[in-house]
Amino acid sequence: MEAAAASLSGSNIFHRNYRFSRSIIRSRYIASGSRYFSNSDLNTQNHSVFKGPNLSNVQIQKRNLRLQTNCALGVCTFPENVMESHHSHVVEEKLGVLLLNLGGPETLNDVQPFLYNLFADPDIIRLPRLLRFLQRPLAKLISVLRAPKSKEGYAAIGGGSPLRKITDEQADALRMALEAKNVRANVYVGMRYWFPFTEEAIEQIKRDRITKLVVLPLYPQFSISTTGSSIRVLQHIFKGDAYLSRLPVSVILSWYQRQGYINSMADLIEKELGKFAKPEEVMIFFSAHGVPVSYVEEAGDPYKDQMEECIYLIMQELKARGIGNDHTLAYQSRVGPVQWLKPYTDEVLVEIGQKGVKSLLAVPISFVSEHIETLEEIDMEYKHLALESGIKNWGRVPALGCNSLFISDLADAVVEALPLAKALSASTENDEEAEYDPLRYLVKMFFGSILAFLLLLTPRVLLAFRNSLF
Ligand SMILES: C=CC1=C(C)c2cc3[nH]c(cc4nc(cc5[nH]c(cc1n2)c(C)c5CCC(=O)O)C(CCC(=O)O)=C4C)c(C)c3C=C
Ligand SMILES: [Fe+2]
Repeated sequence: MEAAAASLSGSNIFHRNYRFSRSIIRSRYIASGSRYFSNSDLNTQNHSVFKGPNLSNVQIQKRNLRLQTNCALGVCTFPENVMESHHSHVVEEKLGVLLLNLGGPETLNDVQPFLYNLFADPDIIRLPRLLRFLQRPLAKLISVLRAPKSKEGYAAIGGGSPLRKITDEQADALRMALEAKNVRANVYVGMRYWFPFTEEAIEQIKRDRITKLVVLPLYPQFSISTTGSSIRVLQHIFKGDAYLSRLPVSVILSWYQRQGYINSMADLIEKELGKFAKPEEVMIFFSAHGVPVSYVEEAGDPYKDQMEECIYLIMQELKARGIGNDHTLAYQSRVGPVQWLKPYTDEVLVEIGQKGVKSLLAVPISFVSEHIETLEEIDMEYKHLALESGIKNWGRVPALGCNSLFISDLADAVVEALPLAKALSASTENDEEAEYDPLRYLVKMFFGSILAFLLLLTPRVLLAFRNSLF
């Protein structure tokens, strides 16, 4: 199955071929306390997702000039397909907007099953094809091993993730912002790893008989591990469903370059800088969520390019306001024994502290809600580390949340995406889709668990995991 991603700007700045490999989807049931829930698992092959451009600074600057005039929006519409009309009467249009997000555990008991869902995602732990059968046993093992550390983090921020509440508030604010622009829409929230799951949101969309859908992931920059993973789930839900495959859909792949978003980030930074005694001496420290290097270098994840471009645009906006502070970008939240994008936030904080930087403003940049990585990792761990390393004045820019300029810009993005909505191919071919076979599943789980344990007991893996997981 293939979907094309093209810009809305009229020029083809972001035209890319976005190929999702054929995947297998199976329903599974996982115990969560006394409750059982179903979730989708994707077994993907050939991650040839998004060949991201490798841009030099000059190229980025040239592209930015075009972006500023075009205000481009990366939009993916499902492949060209004329929606068949079986009725001669005109159907009243009912617009839906689906906000995609990661989801987070609401209680400490949710932490381990939430982590299981996350690590069972082949877009998060990307195993070679031959080792795919280890995905779930490994997910089980890693989630059990990591849960105590994660629980500590969630306990420190009040016993659970605020993500669901904030995303619901953003959905409400977006509905109202659309209404203010004379666009009536139902806004749904679909989470990738916790409630309300994307599957539940889609069920509601079907019940509401939505006739046009805009999909808006709440990640400004595209990554295989975030937007890519959520869209893959959507594609599987849509495939084989008669109603959904005829529903005109437009997917906004990334929106970090939108002027409204850039301006609202610049507003927040300017406001926080104003709280320092000597604002011009403050280093602006962008801390982005990391991804493993292999995502970018092997799978073509455009995340790093988009992140650099995003920061360039914010700094340009600040410069235009007469703010010329030093700035830097580092990557946080690495997990596991592989190489992640560098430089690492914790290392850079120590370095710049030792070099004599005295005032620092941390700017979380990958995400638009407060969550564990802002409230615990940045506000507690990194702040502590920075102060220990010689930084005297610490500040942190809040996440955008329901900032009205930001939400209004998202509403504009939705309006701009509407005319591009197209239906998914009605194809329901299942050639590579395996039927769910409980016996096969149990056998795989059994042997996979044994192999996963053996692998984990090798000294190299043990050492790497001890250092990075717990
Ligand atoms: C193991 C690989 C991970 C990748 C790759 C990854 C990418 C990635 N994640 C976010 C945003 C969020 N991550 C959150 C939680 C979270 N993420 C990972 C791992 C990877 N993330 C773990 C293990 C966890 C659980 C928390 C923990 O144990 O540290 C969350 C939810 C936070 C909450 O409040 O619940 C968000 C949001 C981005 C943007 C990203 C790639 C660009
Ligand atoms: Fe994450």
